[in-house]
Amino acid sequence: MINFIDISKTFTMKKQQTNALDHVSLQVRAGDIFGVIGFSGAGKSTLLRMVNGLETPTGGRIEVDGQDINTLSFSELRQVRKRIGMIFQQFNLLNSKTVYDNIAIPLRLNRVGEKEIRARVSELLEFVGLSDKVNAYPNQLSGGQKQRVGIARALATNPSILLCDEATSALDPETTDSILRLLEKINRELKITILIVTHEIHVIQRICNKVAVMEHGRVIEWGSVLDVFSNPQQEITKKFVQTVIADKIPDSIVQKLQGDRRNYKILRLQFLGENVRDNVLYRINKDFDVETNILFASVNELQQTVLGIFVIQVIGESPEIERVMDYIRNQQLSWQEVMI
Ligand SMILES: Nc1ncnc2c1ncn2[C@@H]1O[C@H](COP(=O)(O)OP(=O)(O)OP(=O)(O)O)[C@@H](O)[C@H]1O
Repeated sequence: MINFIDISKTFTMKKQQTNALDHVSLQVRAGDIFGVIGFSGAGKSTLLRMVNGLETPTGGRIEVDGQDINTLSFSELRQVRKRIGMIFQQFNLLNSKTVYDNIAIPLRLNRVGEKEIRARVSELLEFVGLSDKVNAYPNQLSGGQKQRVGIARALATNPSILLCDEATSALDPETTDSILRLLEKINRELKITILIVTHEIHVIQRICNKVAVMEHGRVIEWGSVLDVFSNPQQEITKKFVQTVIADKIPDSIVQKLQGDRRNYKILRLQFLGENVRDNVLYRINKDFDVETNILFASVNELQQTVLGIFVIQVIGESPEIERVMDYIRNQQLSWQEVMI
């Protein structure tokens, strides 16, 4: 649906060049809620703005539904933009216009008749849960309500793609959650593909099915949220993921272990969904002559799949611990020995 093919973008300001994007290739499929995460300056907004032609690449090309965005005439680009809505961190509403007029803007630009506009605005306000605010002005609304107006305006022309540029970064956690639920509803009920850029990993964890991690203008890792979160490869991805999926042994326990003179190994076991049929921890205790001690455990839900992480201390004679490790190797789970 959206195909970024080897995209580069260099900005030149006062003879100084910034490589905002460096050979980025990504595919967003119809139905995805695709999240792009990275620190400030990674190039996320520049990438997003390529989709509706607000930025043009200095190298590579971008296709939306098979059409190369940068070869379109002005009127063709206008047609494509009708199919792409966009929402922003600072909402970008016109403060001198009412909620009704803000939502009507794209419809008026497309010369829709006033009667049809009235029906469409009322339908959109009902969808975003703001029917009672039709005559309010933006400065009479909370941040979450302003973003709902921004969303209604973005949906006015019945787009098939919604671009979200840090859409929840200015909101408190509870309001963020309600906006994320609304975005999920938009994806599910209106079948709209969503591309989100954010620096907040919980936004990705909460609603995305795909994720790309950006650093210094490059995509350093991308794939399904389940794959990337359960097995992050790059250091920066690990850092992001660790903030929502804790897997570190607490310091106080590490200190205690350092004083433990018994023979032991520490193993990190990761269970994903229904993959593991054996009750592994039970079997280790029952079938082997070792003692186990759970040092740390966390259970997280990702994409309706459960990801469980257990860090265990296995205490016993070395050959018996080796037998435990052989047993674990034969299970469908990812594991590793942890050194402290
Ligand atoms: N119009 C512009 N002119 C010059 N440099 C720009 C322009 N837009 C972006 N940049 C530079 O390109 C780089 C990437 O910026 P971009 O806004 O895409 O990053 P980002 O990951 O979205 O960060 P943030 O979350 O802070 O917006 C930055 O170094 C930025 O200063």
